Amino acid sequence: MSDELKRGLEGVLVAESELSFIDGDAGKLVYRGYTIEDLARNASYEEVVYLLWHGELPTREELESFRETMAAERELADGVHETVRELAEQDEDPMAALRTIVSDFSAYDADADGFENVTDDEANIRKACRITSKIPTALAAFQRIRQGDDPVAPREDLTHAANFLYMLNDEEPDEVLAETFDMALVLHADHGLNASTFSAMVTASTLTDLHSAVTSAVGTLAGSLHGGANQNVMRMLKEVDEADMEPTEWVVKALEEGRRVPGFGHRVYNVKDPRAKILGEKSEALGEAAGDMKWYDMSVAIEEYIGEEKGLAPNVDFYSASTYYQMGIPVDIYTPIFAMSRVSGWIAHVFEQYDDNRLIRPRARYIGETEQEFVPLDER
Ligand SMILES: CC(=O)SCCNC(=O)CCNC(=O)[C@H](O)C(C)(C)COP(=O)(O)OP(=O)(O)OC[C@H]1O[C@@H](n2cnc3c(N)ncnc32)[C@H](O)[C@@H]1OP(=O)(O)O
Ligand SMILES: O=C([O-])CC(=O)C(=O)O
Repeated sequence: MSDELKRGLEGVLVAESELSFIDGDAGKLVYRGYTIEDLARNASYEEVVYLLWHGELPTREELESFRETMAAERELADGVHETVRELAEQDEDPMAALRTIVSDFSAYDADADGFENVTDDEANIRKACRITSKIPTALAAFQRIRQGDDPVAPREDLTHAANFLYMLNDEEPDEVLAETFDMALVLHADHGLNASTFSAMVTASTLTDLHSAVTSAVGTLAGSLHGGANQNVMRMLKEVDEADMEPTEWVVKALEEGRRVPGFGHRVYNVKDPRAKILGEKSEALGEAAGDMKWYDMSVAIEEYIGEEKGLAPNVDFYSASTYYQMGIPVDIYTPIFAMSRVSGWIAHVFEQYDDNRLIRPRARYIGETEQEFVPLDER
């Protein structure tokens, strides 16, 4: 047994996976052998979900049937609607709300069987379709209720991406918005053993159910060092704008105070994240279309400064922020939108875990007291 301590498990190999490959020095990301650039430009989110769960890209017929199955699962049970309404009326944080909502899905899932038969492949695919299809409906309803509007029922004729924007805004998105959002979902779908995926795997490794694994993952994604960074990026950009300061001023101050700059740095990439490149192009294109380059220009200035001063490059969260903002999406649902996409990757890794399971249980080096004499309560 090795006694070498690996803080944060950096570089530790704990599993074999066929899902995504990352070359952190070359800035390369691949899902099942396909580059992220090819998938982002040519495949829909539904195609990518199929690829992750079934191992290969679907044929046209397979995709059509998968889309129909997914779309048919968009409606929420009345009980889930009630939970969503209650959380929205309590003004719960959207990620905290999503954590509760995903857990609540299991109460109305015909295949949820307590903690029995958790590795039944066919039941798990049905649960996976339901969880993935219902998250956008619940999130859009949550957003609309808390802003004082009625929820909008899902439509089966729209894509996963377009249907979410339709339910959020009560208006069908134009082609540019639907395609941009679909591409953002593709880019966020999987990323090796990131913290939330690992958390889903640890949970699944006890042979508990898929709802528990996804609920763990939602809670893990919410933190500011992980998925929570995308909303913090936008808060930083807005603060810079409102205070009418130079974008670098905010960063200089943050670094002087020893704070992290959201959207920069990554455990695996030593160069610019390939997804940040694609999202940066989207942010720029949206700025050009609106005739307002403010958010993109501010982001580029920050990227250049941190690159020169700290040698840090943007991660996926940096340019998704200004992209979503220019699409009119409320800032505090950026992280739930990340979850809406990453759920496909979480589930794919849980399937791999179930297929070759061993309980995940590392250990800590004990550095506490060893020879204490017990003192009865009354004598302490
Ligand atoms: C989808 C995702 O989860 S992508 C990541 C999203 N998170 C963020 O954007 C939050 C900001 N980034 C960070 O905090 C980090 O880069 C992480 C958490 C992503 C990666 O952390 P780790 O791999 O553990 O790197 P670690 O924390 O050891 O940082 C290494 C060095 O870079 C510095 N550093 C890393 N990221 C940043 C940052 N964003 N701002 C300022 N300094 C940073 C650290 O201070 C540290 O410097 P030091 O060695 O002088 O102390
Ligand atoms: O991989 C990671 O550590 C963080 C993550 O989820 C991503 O970059 O998409």
